[in-house]
Formats: sequence, structure tokens, C-alpha cells
Amino acid sequence: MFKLKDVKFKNILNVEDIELEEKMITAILGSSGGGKTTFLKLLNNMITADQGIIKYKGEEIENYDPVKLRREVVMLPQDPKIFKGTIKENFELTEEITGNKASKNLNYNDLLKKVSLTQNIDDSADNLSGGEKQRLALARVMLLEPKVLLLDEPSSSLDKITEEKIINMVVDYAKENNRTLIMVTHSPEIAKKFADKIINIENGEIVD
Ligand SMILES: Nc1ncnc2c1ncn2[C@@H]1O[C@H](COP(=O)(O)OP(=O)(O)OP(=O)(O)O)[C@@H](O)[C@H]1O
Repeated sequence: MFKLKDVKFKNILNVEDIELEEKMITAILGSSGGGKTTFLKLLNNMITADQGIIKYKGEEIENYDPVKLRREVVMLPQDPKIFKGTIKENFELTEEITGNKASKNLNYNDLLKKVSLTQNIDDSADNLSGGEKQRLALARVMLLEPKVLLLDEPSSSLDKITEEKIINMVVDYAKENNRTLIMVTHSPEIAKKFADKIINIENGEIVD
């Protein structure tokens, strides 16, 4: 699904040759500041490599229709921003901003259930806890039905159990819906437990 060849981004990341397969779960491991988030951002062209070639579905990512790319490759960042207002408004705004209409098969209540939120869609999103906000952000991503989900490690403000619960939900979602999942984690245990393939990034280099 992605092929990277001789990719360089500033002095932060240097990738010689790597392929990420469709419908697989790939975990990106490595120590803090090593370039993991930078790697994810290259995959939806949020940032552009200074050198080298990144191919997505056989086409150079820079030539791929940017609107399609934004819809197909969606990133769940470390600290997703929750919009002010209700949960329902969060879903509606997501649809409005991305130009996506909710899939006929998905409704907002089902989405909340999928991420184990027991709130009502008319409840305020501001009062949710950190873990609940992360799950709402995940539900917003599910609403978009991306082909590829880029999951950055949830911020350290989440406890281990909540973090693993969220990762479990994302993995289940990806498997049930045949999606490609690429996730950053600091935890070798999580990587081993969930991933088909593990990539280790240290100081901007892939070491394993
Ligand atoms: N656009 C940028 N310009 C300059 N430096 C940057 C840019 N983006 C990230 N960096 C720096 O590059 C390094 C790698 O950042 P990155 O966020 O990719 O690391 P990471 O492995 O995801 O770290 P963490 O595990 O702490 O989230 C850091 O030192 C960061 O400060």
C-alpha cells in the first residue's frame, strides 16, 4: 500500500527502503523523539519529504488527488482536538469539514457504542475525560471510513489500561473492516500483541 525509497525529511528521518502492506497492522516502535510521528505524517502527505519517493497504491503520493488522500488516509493524532459543543455536533462538524456524509450503515449512536461511550449524542463533549475524548476522536475517524488509519500513540495522560483499551478498539475496527492500520507505540508488548509487522525507528533511522 505504501512504498518508501530513499526518503529523507530534514535531519529527522532517513528511510532507505520499506513497504507497508494493505490490510495489515504495522506497529512503529522507538524511543521518544526518534521520528515516529514524522514517519506517520509523511504517509498522508501532511509533510513532504525533502528527498526520495513515497508511493501510495502505486502512485507517487504527491501526485495522488489530495482530497482523496485526506479521505483515504486519516490520522488520529496524539492529542486530538475535540470541538466545542455536543457529541453530535462533533460528528456533524467532522462530516462538514471533510465533506463526508455519514455512511448509510453507520449512525451516531452506533458509533458511540463501538467505542464504548455510554453518553448521549446530545451530551456536551467538553466534559468528557481524556480517555473518553480519545474514544470520541476515534469514533469521528470511524465515521470517515478511511482505508488507512494512522494512529499516533495516545498522549501519556492516559493510563495503561485505557490506552490498551483504545488500541484494542482500533485493532478490532481495522480487522473487522479490512482496513490498513499503522500505529505508533512505545510499548514492545503492545506491538507484539497486535501487529503483523513491527518497524523500529531510532534517531531517525529504521534499525530493524
Ligand atoms: N517539522 C519539524 N521541523 C523541525 N523539527 C521537527 C519537526 N517535526 C518534528 N521535529 C523534531 O524531530 C524529532 C522527531 O520528532 P517526532 O515527533 O517524529 O518523534 P517521535 O518519535 O514521534 O517522538 P515521541 O515518541 O516523543 O512522540 C523531534 O526532535 C522533534 O522535535
